Amino acid sequence: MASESYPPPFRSLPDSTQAVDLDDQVNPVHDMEDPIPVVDLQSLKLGEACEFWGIFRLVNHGVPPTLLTQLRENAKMVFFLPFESKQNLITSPLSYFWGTPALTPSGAALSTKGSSTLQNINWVEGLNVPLAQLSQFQTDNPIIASFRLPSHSFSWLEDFSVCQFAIIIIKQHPAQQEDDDLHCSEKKMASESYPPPFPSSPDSTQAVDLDDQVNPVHGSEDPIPVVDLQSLKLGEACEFWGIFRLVNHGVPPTLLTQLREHAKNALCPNSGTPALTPSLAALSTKGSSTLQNINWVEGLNVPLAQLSQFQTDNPIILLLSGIFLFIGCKPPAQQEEDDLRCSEKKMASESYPPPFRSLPDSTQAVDLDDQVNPVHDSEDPIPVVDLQSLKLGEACEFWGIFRLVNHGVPPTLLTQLREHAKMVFSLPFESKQSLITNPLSYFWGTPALTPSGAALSTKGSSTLQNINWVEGLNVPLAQLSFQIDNPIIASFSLVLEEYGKHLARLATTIFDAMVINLGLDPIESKSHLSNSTGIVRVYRYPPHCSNSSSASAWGMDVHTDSSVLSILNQDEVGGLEVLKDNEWFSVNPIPNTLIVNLGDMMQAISDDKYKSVKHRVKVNRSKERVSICYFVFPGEGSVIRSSNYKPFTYRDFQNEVQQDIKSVGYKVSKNLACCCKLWIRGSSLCMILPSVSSSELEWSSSMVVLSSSRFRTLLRKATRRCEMSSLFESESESKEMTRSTVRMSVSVWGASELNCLETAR
Ligand SMILES: O=C(O)CCC(=O)C(=O)O
Ligand SMILES: [Fe+2]
Repeated sequence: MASESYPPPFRSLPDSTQAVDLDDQVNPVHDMEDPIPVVDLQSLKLGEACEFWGIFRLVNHGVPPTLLTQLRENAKMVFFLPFESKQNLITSPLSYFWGTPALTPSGAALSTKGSSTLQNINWVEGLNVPLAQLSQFQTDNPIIASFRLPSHSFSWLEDFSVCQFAIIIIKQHPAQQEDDDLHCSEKKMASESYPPPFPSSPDSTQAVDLDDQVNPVHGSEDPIPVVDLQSLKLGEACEFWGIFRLVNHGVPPTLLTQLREHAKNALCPNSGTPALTPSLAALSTKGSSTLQNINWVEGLNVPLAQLSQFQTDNPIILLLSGIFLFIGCKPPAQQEEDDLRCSEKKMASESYPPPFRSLPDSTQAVDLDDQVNPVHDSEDPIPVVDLQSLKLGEACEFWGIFRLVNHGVPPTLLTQLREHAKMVFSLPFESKQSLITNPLSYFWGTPALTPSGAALSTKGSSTLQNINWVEGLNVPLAQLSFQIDNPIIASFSLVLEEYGKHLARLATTIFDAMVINLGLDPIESKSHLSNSTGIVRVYRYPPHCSNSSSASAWGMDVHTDSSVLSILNQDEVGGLEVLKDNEWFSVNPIPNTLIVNLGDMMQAISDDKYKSVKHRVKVNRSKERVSICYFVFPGEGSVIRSSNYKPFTYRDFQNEVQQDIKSVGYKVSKNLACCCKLWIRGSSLCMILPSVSSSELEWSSSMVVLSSSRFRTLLRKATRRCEMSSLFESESESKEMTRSTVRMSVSVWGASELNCLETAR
């Protein structure tokens, strides 16, 4: 499979055990240690390296390590495309070449000489990227597009996207060659961000650290006492040292790194140090006129308590202040608590909505549901779809869900977004309620939202009955450019905005493929998916387990999505389950894959050929789970026409769903069309549901009797697009209606619904 992406002559991979590298025997290569001279961009002593080697290893270059890795990862993704795709997709001003690295000025490979044999070709393929023309480059291919702009982690640099960043770095080459004095130009660039007295730093080779000779410093090993926050044995360290290294502190490593990286960006070359407000005033550069008596340092002062009032338009500072604000929000009271473990749990749980805070001991938990409805989770059964080939017919018809690979969303963006979400969720509950305001909204206990994004009701919030074990943010992407005051939320929304762009691209690509697959009219179908309707819901499912004394809780009850498409980015905890052929399957977390599930609108658009998959989320007993779901809908006013449904708009549908939720408490499913027999017995309507599966509700073929008003409500909901009028006509005509058959859909939403029905034999 991997080799399909190679140019044809490269595909016959010789057996490496038999390979003999003749060249190595003739010209032995030294590779024991690294002999390449090292040049520090800050001191730029490169004379020797240039004279004697012509090559050097550059350190302290200021290009963020994540950018270096990301660029290589993205490159791997591009190279992994099928050979033919690379030839077709990588077009002017970019060019794709292989077999020879020599290029004509236009970027085309000189010739792939010897491509018919393996003689004389270089074992290489490549892309030529003239940076100055990059902005003209148009591509519909998402992988190539994201390679062109692997900018997510730097999106907060806004007018300073990574592609420009890369250009700046790489463009230094011609400048260097033209410039006689390399030292000068580069040093100048690096030092422009320093306070004026710093650039004229003395040549470090001549520097003698006198102080080191007078007061030698022990540096060979680490003598600093280590204190574990869990045991807090700190007496000795405090008495004899007054300093210690804290371990097990619970501050996520990614936060520590992220903060340092953002700090570098706020202070680094090129970004400049933007003007700061008084609350973040730079320390005074005393003695700035001479080099005497100043400390060789610059810094930011951040009074955490005042940070929430801080306003800035600069995205770098915004992101940095968001992280500081997050740190400042952490309750500091741990040491006072008797039981540290308990206090940690308490601290973590203070961010949960109150009913979620009593964390039952997971060891005693028995998952009753698992015993009743076994879930297949031994291997991953979910069909896999590659965005490059998009063979999705079968997955959409039989599953209504698939795992998307080769999607082109940078893995770091997927992770970063979840990490950022965790930061937001770990704010105190009250802060989330007050800080997350229009256009964003915060909800918990129920994922059902009104059009404004507010949770419909936190039904049952006084008890643990019937609430979903979830809290979330609703993010209407089109409104994200609105001013968001709080820096934590604002910096999160910057990352979300970048993510939203990627997901809109994916949704369009997938939808277009579906339209072709279904043989639908591409022009008419265009309005059935509108990226401007995209919303993101960010969820956190606190840990929970059902035991004998508490009701079992779902992270999210069984449901279908109302969207056209939903695309899920889940963390490593897992819990999503999908129903197929009346059996539940776990959707295992597999890093860097996205889960695409089809919603009700897609089912209607496809005239029931594709499935709006039923799914639910199980909460984990000991770990909280974070997932991020992107939903996209038909455009405003777009009418969906198909033979199984009377024409309707998404707004019509949404109104009905809202009504269902208000009157029945849940969305009434429309997607199980089946034949149903019904008659009246006494004052009740009876019906036989021959084709409803046993595992869904175990009422297959059973006779369900319910009061006629209740039945009417359900039936009206279920049959609104079918033969509702004829049904009710015949009902009023004859109380003796016997075994008339109607076409209807049946709602199957789990035990809570069954409770409203009386089952009779
Ligand atoms: O969190 C998940 O895994 C699924 C969320 C979901 O089903 C939804 O938002 O509709
Ligand atoms: Fe869903």
